[in-house]
Amino acid sequence: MTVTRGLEGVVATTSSISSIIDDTLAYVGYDIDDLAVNASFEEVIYLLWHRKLPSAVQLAELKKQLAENAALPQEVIEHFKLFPIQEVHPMAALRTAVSLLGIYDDEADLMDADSNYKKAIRLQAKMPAIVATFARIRKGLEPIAPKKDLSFAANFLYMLTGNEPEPIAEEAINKALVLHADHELNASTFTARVCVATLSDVYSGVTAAIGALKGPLHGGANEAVMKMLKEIGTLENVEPYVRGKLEKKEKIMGFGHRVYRKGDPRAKHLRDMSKKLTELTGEPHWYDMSIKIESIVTGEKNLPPNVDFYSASVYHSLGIDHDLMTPIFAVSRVSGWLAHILEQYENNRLIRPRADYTGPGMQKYVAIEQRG
Ligand SMILES: CC(=O)SCCNC(=O)CCNC(=O)[C@H](O)C(C)(C)COP(=O)(O)OP(=O)(O)OC[C@H]1O[C@@H](n2cnc3c(N)ncnc32)[C@H](O)[C@@H]1OP(=O)(O)O
Ligand SMILES: O=C([O-])CC(=O)C(=O)O
Repeated sequence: MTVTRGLEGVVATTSSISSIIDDTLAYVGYDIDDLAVNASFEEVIYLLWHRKLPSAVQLAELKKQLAENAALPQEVIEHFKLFPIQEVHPMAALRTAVSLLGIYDDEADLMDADSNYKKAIRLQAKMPAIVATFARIRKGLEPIAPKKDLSFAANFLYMLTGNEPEPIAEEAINKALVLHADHELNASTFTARVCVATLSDVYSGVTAAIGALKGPLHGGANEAVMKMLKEIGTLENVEPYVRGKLEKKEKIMGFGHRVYRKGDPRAKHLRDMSKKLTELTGEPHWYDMSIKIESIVTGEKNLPPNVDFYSASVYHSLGIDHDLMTPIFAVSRVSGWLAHILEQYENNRLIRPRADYTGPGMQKYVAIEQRG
């Protein structure tokens, strides 16, 4: 048996959702650079789920369905009040809340395509409310119901803060959601597909995916980047901090990627946004420090920044709590998870690879009183 550690380079499925070819990312053939500048997140959801951009009527219908399904069931809100809310990480709360939504959805186990699509709408629609409601309850604030006339991005910020966002904040969140929506067979998407390939339900697939995204080698890296920026503290500290870490062979969060070699095409959009927003908030040092970190890590290790690196200073500049950064990633990536889950159901086969056994050879059972 040949083992490929971490399944690097292994092609495990066909998919018509997103592609990474020669360091170019495309959703259904649309270059991410094009979508980042022009598309709304709602259009991207439609694109990933239907493999085509929506007409005006189709987009209006999707927005209506998302708006109608955006509020959380009261039962889920009540559960938040039972959590040890000051200690729990929002990713753990999100994972649990999605699982709870499955419990309160009496169609959770219906497996026909129409029911699964409707569940995808319900789940996508509710993700911002989960994150915002959790964030408010832990601050002792009342949850805010979504508004039907706001965009997906604006509604999220509205439910989080209680204020309709400035256009620049809405634009930044929309762009971040577009950039994070899908990424071929990344770890969390693969997890979702493995889960539902047993013909388990949509909620189980997304719950499993959230668990995979939470780790710092994957979606958890954006929060870890902000922690590092705070630890470094000043521009002068960047050089000794980063070189010290590299000498000790420690990883610099937000750098490197399993697939991209020359660079992550999403990073430049987030870099530009970071520059703009940190200047606006009067905290340009976060951007300046990030640029300096990038120049050292790229120079020393030839490792370019990934999507998580500049998203940290972008979200910080929008006043978002640092531990909500990975949940925002999930609010976006759930669109990709759901697209892959629906695609998996369409042409399903159980995903079950093999392991090359490295333990002891065959042994005889020894009664407990005779064991050394
Ligand atoms: C949305 C996303 O999931 S994007 C990724 C987010 N994760 C991070 O930013 C965490 C930091 N980055 C990493 O840990 C890695 O680059 C990963 C997990 C993203 C990709 O990992 P892999 O393809 O498995 O590469 P692997 O971890 O084996 O690293 C290969 C080599 O590059 C080095 N390397 C990789 N990433 C980094 C990094 N961020 N900082 C320093 N060195 C690094 C490793 O130490 C290793 O060096 P070695 O060959 O001398 O031992
Ligand atoms: O694809 C990966 O390995 C990680 C990921 O999700 C991304 O970069 O968006």
